[in-house]
Amino acid sequence: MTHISKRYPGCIANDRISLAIDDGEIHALLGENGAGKSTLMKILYGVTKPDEGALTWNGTPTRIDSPADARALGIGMVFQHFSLFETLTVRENIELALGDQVGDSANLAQRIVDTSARYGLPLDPEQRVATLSTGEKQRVEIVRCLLLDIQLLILDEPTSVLTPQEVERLFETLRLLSQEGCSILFISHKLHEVVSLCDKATILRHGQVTGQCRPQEETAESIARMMVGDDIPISNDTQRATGTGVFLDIRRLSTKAVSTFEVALKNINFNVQCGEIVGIAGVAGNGQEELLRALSGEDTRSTQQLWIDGHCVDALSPLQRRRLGLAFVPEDRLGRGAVPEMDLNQNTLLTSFDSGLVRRGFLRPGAIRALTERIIAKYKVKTPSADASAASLSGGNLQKFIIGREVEQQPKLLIMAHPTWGVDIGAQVAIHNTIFALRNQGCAVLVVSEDLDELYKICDRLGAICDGAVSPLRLTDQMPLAQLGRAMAGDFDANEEAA
Ligand SMILES: Nc1ncnc2c1ncn2[C@@H]1O[C@H](COP(=O)(O)OP(=O)(O)OP(=O)(O)O)[C@@H](O)[C@H]1O
Repeated sequence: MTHISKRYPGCIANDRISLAIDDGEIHALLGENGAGKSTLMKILYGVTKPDEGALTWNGTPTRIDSPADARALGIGMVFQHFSLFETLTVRENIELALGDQVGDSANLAQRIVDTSARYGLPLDPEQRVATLSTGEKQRVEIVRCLLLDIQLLILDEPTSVLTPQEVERLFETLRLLSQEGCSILFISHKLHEVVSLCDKATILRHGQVTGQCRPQEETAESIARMMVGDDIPISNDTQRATGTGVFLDIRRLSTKAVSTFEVALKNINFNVQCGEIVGIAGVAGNGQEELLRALSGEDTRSTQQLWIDGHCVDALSPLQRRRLGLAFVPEDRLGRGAVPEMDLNQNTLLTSFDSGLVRRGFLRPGAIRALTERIIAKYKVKTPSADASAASLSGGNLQKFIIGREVEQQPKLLIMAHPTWGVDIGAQVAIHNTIFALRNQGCAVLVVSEDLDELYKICDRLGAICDGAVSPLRLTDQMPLAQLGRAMAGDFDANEEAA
């Protein structure tokens, strides 16, 4: 890629970027949120058209006008958010996505079995996607690329949805692919993974290339410095605290699964106290979504099981729960955390209208804008203005905006799913410090996440969710990683002894 530029209203996402990848090279693309990584990858995969610049593929000047063009050349991409139909089987999904490019469809099932076995990504072609774990869904996306005699595989933050074991398995596959001559372009915010996997790294900042390095000759810290400069602290201290009284009390919470895609919650009992951070670990799809919906008030089927500040809230709507001091950062930032086509002012209003933004039934545009601009400045959300649509923000910047909007309401109970998912290292520290500050003011914080590093760093007590049941919680410093791992697999016995 030579001198690639892409402008959006109010920003230059890619500013004369040049990037070369050799055969079989595992190349990391690094940079803070909004640096332009996804835009560059979308240009390479034919999703977005560049304003300027040239592309050379195997020595020949090339144009890529669509993902089908990219696939025909041998470029595959695994996006952060999977594009699979849950009700279809693995084979049907692959057939649908590849269209004419699928080749001989009569023996597709056998080719899926062969390819997945060869790369250590076992899959049953006739299994319905809805019954797969997140790691297995990712396998479908990768195998779909590998069926097409791929020469370059692009992965956008592939490990944020995987367990540590799945990450290791994915890396083995990627190393094997690289030995066979397939190049890999890897976007990640997890620098220790980059150090362990990648041959080369290119660092972007404000849409430009600001450096290149060989990660194996660097440390996670030195790469972080290249990304964020010297002005931002890149490590923060872990500060543990003890709660001062129960604020959220979950008593024997059980729900029935209404569809085969849901997990029933099974007799969940734990509390979150004022002035502490409780973490719930777990592999995606073990009831996290169902638990979060029951807590937020989107699902009000339970009875006499949820108590906030001494009030039974089972019958209360999300708004009524918010009025008791709840703030909520959901898992899905585009759709539930924010409305993509609304601008940031409107998205602020969605959950903050009780913060003086409405008077006698009339909106106060000046107050709404002032609060939105305060969130943008304080949480360093990179956007041209408060009038930008939520959809135009990069993933990490939208996450910062949503967290800022919720935290600025000064909640008494903050429930967050994956607080720093896709957030760059500088912003991670800022978000963690914000959570610590809220906790130190007495807020009860519940974090549901798959990121174990993060949970160990910020939580005062920890437990795990498996198949709709939550293990007894333990003080973080008394919960060895192996034990948390066992609890994530449903073995709660060791935790029980201590509880
Ligand atoms: N469709 C769009 N319309 C307007 N602006 C956009 C659009 N897509 C991206 N941008 C802007 O381009 C810049 C680069 O965004 P991009 O998504 O490439 O960043 P990124 O490095 O991938 O960030 P992250 O790590 O948060 O995913 C951001 O400022 C973003 O707001």
